[in-house]
Amino acid sequence: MSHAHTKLAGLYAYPTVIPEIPANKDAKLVLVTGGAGFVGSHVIDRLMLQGHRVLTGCLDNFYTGSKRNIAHWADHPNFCLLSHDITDPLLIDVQFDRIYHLACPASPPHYQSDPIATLKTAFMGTLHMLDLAKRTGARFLLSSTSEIYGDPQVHPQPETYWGNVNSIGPRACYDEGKRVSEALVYSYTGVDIRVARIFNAYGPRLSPSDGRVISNFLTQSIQGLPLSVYGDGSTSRSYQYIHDLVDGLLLLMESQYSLPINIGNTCEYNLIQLANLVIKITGSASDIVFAEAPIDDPHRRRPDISRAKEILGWEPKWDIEQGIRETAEWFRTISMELRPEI
Ligand SMILES: O=c1ccn([C@@H]2O[C@H](COP(=O)(O)OP(=O)(O)O[C@H]3OC[C@@H](O)[C@H](O)[C@H]3O)[C@@H](O)[C@H]2O)c(=O)[nH]1
Repeated sequence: MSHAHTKLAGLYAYPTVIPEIPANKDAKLVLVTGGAGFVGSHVIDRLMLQGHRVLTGCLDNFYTGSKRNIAHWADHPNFCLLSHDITDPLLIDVQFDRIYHLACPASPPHYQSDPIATLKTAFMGTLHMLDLAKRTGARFLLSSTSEIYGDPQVHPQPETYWGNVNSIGPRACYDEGKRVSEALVYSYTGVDIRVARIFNAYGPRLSPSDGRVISNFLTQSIQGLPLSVYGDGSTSRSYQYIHDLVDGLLLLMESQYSLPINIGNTCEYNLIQLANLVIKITGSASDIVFAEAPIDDPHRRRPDISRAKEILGWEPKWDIEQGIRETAEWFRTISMELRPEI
């Protein structure tokens, strides 16, 4: 599919007005944990637009998600929102076909702000959702992460790489947490499982206070503030647009493959390149300022996606300029809406 006709069209649209949803004779009953979050809300959009029935659980306080991310579905008969903390068992008598287990804070400042809550979500949350999958016979997809590779000594990272993680560092609650989630999934018996190792993702609905680099750079450049580059600017990541990620997650769920699969973009950018790209795309007059690098910040990261290509026939379709342009449009809209009345 070309970039031109995926651009904010059809299933890739960010729905503000809900279109007529065609009847789906293969409609599934799907639970999405973390549905108000950045990734979860986009997965819900896609499933709803395909005519599936979706139940999603979110915390009462929408810890790192936002009600507005799913508000457009609130009155739809195929949609149900449940207030639930997955660190408690979910005892409901519903026969789910699929469970997308996406609940977990994912931004380093967020997941480090309450490391015990992050670890509890990774361990107890995943265990409870596996229990639910077993009770209901649902297929279960775990959203794992590229962070399980730690500060990688193998580059790019294939799924067979075991990683280089500091088990006592400030990132451990998340990277070791997700490693435990994977261990749980592969130790558990009687559930049909899928595991996606998600590399850095961005797009509309990232919160301006998310703290991850694309959110920070866009917020700063739109406000004309200097872009905060941590370290000397040589640290690299490979950034995927949210619609590519959702494509990959849905294909993986419906595949017959149970080992982990990397879902990410292979175009790698260092922080200076990324900052300059954001400045160029937003037409900003912002400069760059350098700040200390976070402890244990992985120095580079790029997925080997041979497995996703071969097994799922998946590869990213969106280039970073197009993705950042659309994300910037969304950040501009948000910043206008949040602006106090003059
Ligand atoms: O304002 C900022 C924020 C971040 N950064 C740097 O940008 C790079 C990327 O940082 P991010 O916080 O966006 O994301 P990280 O790669 O560190 O972690 C992410 O990895 C993959 C996912 O599973 C998670 O979403 C998250 O843990 C890091 O080198 C970070 O130090 C900046 O230079 N400036």
